[in-house]
Amino acid sequence: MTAPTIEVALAGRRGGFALEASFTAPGQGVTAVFGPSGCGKTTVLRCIAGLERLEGTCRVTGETWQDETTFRPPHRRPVGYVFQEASLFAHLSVEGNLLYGVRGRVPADAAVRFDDVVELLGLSPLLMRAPHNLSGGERQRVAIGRALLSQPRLLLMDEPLSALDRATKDEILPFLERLHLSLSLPVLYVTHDMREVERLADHLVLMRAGRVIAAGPLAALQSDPALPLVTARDAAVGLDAVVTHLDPAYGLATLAVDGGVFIVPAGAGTMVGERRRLRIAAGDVSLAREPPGPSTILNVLEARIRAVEAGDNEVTAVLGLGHDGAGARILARITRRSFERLELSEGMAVHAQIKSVALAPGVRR
Ligand SMILES: Nc1ncnc2c1ncn2[C@@H]1O[C@H](COP(=O)(O)OP(=O)(O)OP(=O)(O)O)[C@@H](O)[C@H]1O
Repeated sequence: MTAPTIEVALAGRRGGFALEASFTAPGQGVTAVFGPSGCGKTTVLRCIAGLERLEGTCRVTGETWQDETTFRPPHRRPVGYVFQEASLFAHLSVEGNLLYGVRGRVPADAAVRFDDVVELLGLSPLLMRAPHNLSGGERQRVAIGRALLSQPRLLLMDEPLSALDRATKDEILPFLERLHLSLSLPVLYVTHDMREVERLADHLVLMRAGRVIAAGPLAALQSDPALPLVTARDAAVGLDAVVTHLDPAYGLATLAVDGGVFIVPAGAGTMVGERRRLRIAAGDVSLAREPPGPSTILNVLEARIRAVEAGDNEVTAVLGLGHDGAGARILARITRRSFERLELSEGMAVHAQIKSVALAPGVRR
């Protein structure tokens, strides 16, 4: 049996705007729909929810919601929808809002249980409060809880953090990470903030001007030289890694990825065997042709240059880790002057020196 997936293929016009969006996403985990303002992300989500209609197909984990002969109305599509701004019912308490979608009572055999949602989103101190007594972040947590308790097969989140300030975003991100770990529910998460993508998503749908230009695992798209992410100013790759060793005397952890190991500051509570995400920014990676001598840089990995994207004064090299370059891909952003002076070229074996590797806070499945 093939794994359940989300299959979307939509085409049509909205005024002067032409949309042609086709992609497949896994039937579990978080898939980010990422692209600049106005590229059609919200329209895609609204079509999946049945709130708008364009020609095409929409299949969600084995159910056909739309094809040539079918168009399920919105109330027959089991989606939870979280918008930019939480619109809670002012006359209901937080508890009343949470239970609104299930008419006051979660069925006993429901997949998503009330107590679990309250625990997951830290809502128990808020249950009796009225919405006007909540902060923006708390309101959004209630909106997410309400969407989950409607027992959806798919959670649609349309820029759920974009109306919040930076500190509130940082307060909510850990809840979203936990949600991802605790529930097997697939999530389509619209954002134009790459930081959120890197924290939350496993899979990416990349949109530009009404079209899906790529869809696939996050790290693969971040390191694909044919895509604009590679040359973006804040280009980075998120690698899923396993903690293999801890050195409490120095507060360091060793993490293995395909083709290499990284040593990073461990942070409290890190455990051997955990899966964690590493973020490696292109600007933090420099290249040497010979093994460098003693240095304060902890991470020097063997790699091969797999592709080169040259800008005016900078070059971004896509590296494959390992002596043969067959391992995980990372990016190195170096000056064109250094690139030419070192006579670097595609296929060449190099030593990648990584000045800083960030360990993302959440444990991954
Ligand atoms: N009903 C409509 N009539 C005309 N144009 C529309 C209609 N709905 C959407 N559009 C246009 O379609 C384009 C895509 O809009 P959409 O809201 O899907 O983009 P988005 O990627 O979600 O943008 P943002 O990140 O700013 O929310 C925009 O140019 C918008 O103006």
